[in-house]
Amino acid sequence: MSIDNHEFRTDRTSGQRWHALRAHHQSIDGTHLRDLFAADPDRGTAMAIESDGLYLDYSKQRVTAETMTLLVEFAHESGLRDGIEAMFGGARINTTEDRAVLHTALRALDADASPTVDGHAVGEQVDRVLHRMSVFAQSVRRGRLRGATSRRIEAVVNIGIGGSDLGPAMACRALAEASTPDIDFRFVSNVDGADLSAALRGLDPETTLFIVSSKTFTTVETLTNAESARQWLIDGIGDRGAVREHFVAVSTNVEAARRFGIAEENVFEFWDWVGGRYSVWSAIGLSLMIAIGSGGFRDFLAGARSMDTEFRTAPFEKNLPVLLGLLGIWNRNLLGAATHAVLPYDERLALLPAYLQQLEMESNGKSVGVDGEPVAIDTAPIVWGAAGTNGQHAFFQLLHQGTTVVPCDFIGVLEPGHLLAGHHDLLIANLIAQTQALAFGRTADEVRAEGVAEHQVPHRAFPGDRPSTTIMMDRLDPYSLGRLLALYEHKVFVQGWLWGIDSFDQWGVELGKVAAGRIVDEIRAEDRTVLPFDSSTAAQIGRYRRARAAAEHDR
Ligand SMILES: O=P(O)(O)OC[C@H]1O[C@](O)(CO)[C@@H](O)[C@@H]1O
Repeated sequence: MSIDNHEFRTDRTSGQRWHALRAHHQSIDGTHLRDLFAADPDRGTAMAIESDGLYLDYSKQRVTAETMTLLVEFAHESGLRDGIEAMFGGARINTTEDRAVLHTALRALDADASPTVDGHAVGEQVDRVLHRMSVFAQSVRRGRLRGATSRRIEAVVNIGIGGSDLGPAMACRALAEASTPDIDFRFVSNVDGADLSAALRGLDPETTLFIVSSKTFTTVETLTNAESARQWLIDGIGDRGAVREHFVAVSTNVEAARRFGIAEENVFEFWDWVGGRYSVWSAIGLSLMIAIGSGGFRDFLAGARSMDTEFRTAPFEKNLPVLLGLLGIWNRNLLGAATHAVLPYDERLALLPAYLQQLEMESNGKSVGVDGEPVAIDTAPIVWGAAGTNGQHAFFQLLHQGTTVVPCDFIGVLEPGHLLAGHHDLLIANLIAQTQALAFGRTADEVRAEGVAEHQVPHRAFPGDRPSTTIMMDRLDPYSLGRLLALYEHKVFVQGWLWGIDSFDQWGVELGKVAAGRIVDEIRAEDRTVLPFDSSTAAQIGRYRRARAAAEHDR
């Protein structure tokens, strides 16, 4: 599918709608959320949308009905509808890598209707791998897959980093209740040996299965951890057959996995039209499938698929991902918010902020548009966050009274994931209370009326007018998690499209990788004395080398 080049132009801010939005912003600037709620008693329900188990309340954003109309018109003017169709249709919208972007095909149902890439029907490839994954996951769950000493698998260790770790790690934690209790799931990502050591602690090599997950199979952290895991296995049960029986790989680079020693029939494939941070739906989700079963995994895909359909078909004013994306644009580009907090009020979603950090910042942390020109307006904010209520006792002080306004997404789940009485009422009450306190604050007069000493009044007043969106899920199960993640994926798409950037490359990670390769060579080249680096880098390398030599000498 080809797409009109003008859709790819960087600067979407030269159009009429952008000018209208700016003028509108000036006209409502200074209108406090208190005033907006006072002006419309129904605002709390009028600016909320419910769809298939997800409730999105954006009434505590600093927007009016007119703001939303203008934002939607801006999206139309910018060709967002065509952009969405281009992605689903398999156009090579990842222009800097000349790739299609088809993570949505990983969860599509009708293989016959799926796009083709380079002459291959995407749906057929997806179905084939899904089937292989299901058979494998089943054999691990049922105890049919045996290790080299014929014992059943009791622990699965996923070795991967970035998108090859964050998705399955986050989802396995979120869905732990629905997971098989017979298998211990662990995730290793950091090249710091402490990570692998901790993950292996207490495990028995005879009953451990490693999944080496790497799209490229060249990522140094993953390969280093995989080599050390292999050594641990061989030290534990000897060489014969160990790697073959205890290692599988997930990769687009089958040949490299084979060179590592993983049998070709133990390599689960995916494709370069799946971005790393969009890959949890692919074989990268193998650990998740083993945890929740192939039925659970298919529910997870079905949840994402339902969000895909909504994204593609719902009018923009009622379209959850479009609304979330547009609110982000409003906060970032009109209100000037440089950061965005994600605050899941559910321990099961504790890893969601880290997952979304990669999704949003690696996708949209760009300053050059698809046309190669510098972008005209700011792109992705810094995304950060932590599970509530812990954050309330750490960084919420700044959210309420700091000089920086931080728009927040509060995410809650109506149904608790445990049976302990009383906790959930408190948790949800805290979530709602925080959104209320951020929006409305407390005026100096209100503080005074409570008899607070005058010198404390300015310290105990809260400005309010701090925007937040609340996303309330009916429950947290594979289907609803799929919906939630796809919601954020498409939000990122909306924003990337409107900013005119390529959301699907990540060139910004390359320079540091190359530099690390040179520095590690230098650190290990003991005989070389002239370091070809700047004085700071050279001094640090020298210092580390001396410490390393001293430690070796002491041993
Ligand atoms: O799956 P791979 O190829 O090992 O890459 C891991 C991660 O590294 C990156 O390429 C860059 O950090 C991510 O986009 C990716 O998810």
